[in-house]
Amino acid sequence: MNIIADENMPNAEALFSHLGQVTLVNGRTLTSALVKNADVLLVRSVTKVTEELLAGSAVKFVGSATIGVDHIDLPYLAKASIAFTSAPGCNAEAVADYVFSGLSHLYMTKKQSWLTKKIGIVGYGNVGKTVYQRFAGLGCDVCVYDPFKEMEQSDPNRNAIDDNVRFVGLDDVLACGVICLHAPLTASGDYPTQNMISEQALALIAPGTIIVSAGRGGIIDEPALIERHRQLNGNLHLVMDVWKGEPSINKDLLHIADIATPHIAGYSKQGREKGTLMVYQGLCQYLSKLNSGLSLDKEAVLGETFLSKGWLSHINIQNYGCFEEVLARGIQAVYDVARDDARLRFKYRENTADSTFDWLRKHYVERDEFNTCTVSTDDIKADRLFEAVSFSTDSLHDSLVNHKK
Ligand SMILES: NC(=O)C1=CN([C@@H]2O[C@H](COP(=O)(O)OP(=O)(O)OC[C@H]3O[C@@H](n4cnc5c(N)ncnc54)[C@H](O)[C@@H]3O)[C@@H](O)[C@H]2O)C=CC1
Ligand SMILES: O=C(O)C(=O)[C@H](O)COP(=O)(O)O
Repeated sequence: MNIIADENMPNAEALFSHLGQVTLVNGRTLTSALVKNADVLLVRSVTKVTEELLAGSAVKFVGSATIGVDHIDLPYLAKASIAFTSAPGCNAEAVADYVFSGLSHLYMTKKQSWLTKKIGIVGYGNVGKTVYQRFAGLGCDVCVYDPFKEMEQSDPNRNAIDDNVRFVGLDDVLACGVICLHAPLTASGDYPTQNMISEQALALIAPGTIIVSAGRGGIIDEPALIERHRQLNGNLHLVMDVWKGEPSINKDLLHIADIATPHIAGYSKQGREKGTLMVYQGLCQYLSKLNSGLSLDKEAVLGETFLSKGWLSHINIQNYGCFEEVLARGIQAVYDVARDDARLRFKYRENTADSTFDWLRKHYVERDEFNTCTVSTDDIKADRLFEAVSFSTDSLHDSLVNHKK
């Protein structure tokens, strides 16, 4: 079996090579000639998987080690009877970590307090829900705009998706002090997201608002965002991970963003590993259905061994400042988004070519998820805050041990 895999899929060779011959390629520049003789194609978000790429090839299975699938022509795959799997939720924790690192950065560098602001989330999928639960766990006032999930919730024939989540209209989210964007990029349907954060929408945003954009570039009208920033005399804080037209990025927007990163919100070490692993498990299931003699249990166990532990297993936090600062210091010890911002700005000073964006992603300095680390504080309330953003704590550990006794 010939397997073509994106070179940026961690562990691809180690996991897949017992199933066939693995060839690693640059996903951005993949051509139909390269995939012609492949049976399996494994991609990331930079490869447009279309009829043009696959027609006439031997490909029978496509796997994308990503949450988003806007780069995949799903109707074509169905029409061509090509099996498909993606990795829903693989990096939801990573994106949530990114959001809280961005907010911590704004608190520490600009004294932008967010803990007491109203929080609005667009999109209540795997990412939006994870982010929501963290804010709710911190005691924040959170609301959500997701018309599809809201419809599901009010459908009497389906189970309510969450008892406490508060769905509101987009305008209500836009009036919040912190706005987190976690919707997919869609161009059609009842609620397309392309340019959803339009000039009209941006007019509803109040001075001092923080926007975290970690869904897809293209959801925000970037020129309108720059104009709104100007109208508010710069009193609009932007944490920008995704950009319209990647790998090209809008240099004017880069200039005004508080944090600018090259689409790496999902790039925790564990999130990327889980992406490969989920695709691997999807391929094993597909092959086992074809009666290839694969034992699913054995393959699943093999896969689990590929998930890394974190580098920092334990940190002690002195309880000096206010809780927002204590939380920020713990978060920044594990992942300070400012390092990714600094790297991007430094590289763009050297070279503004589009290839810089992909270089930064390919050479990403790995980071661990908060959930790989235990925090010690001397305050039970501080412990609860760290637990809300997914750290383990000594008191959580003690209560688990006592529970088992
Ligand atoms: N920056 C990064 O590194 C990453 C970005 N992403 C992006 O984040 C998106 C969300 O991820 P998940 O939550 O895992 O996806 P998901 O598919 O689990 O959830 C997406 C949610 O968005 C909702 N939605 C769709 N159209 C909407 C609209 N017009 N307004 C409001 N909500 C709408 C859907 O109903 C769904 O609940 C992905 O599609 C992907 O594009 C995902 C992972 C990493
Ligand atoms: O999972 C998604 O969706 C993402 O946005 C990924 O983090 C994107 O990573 P690449 O596939 O572009 O490496």
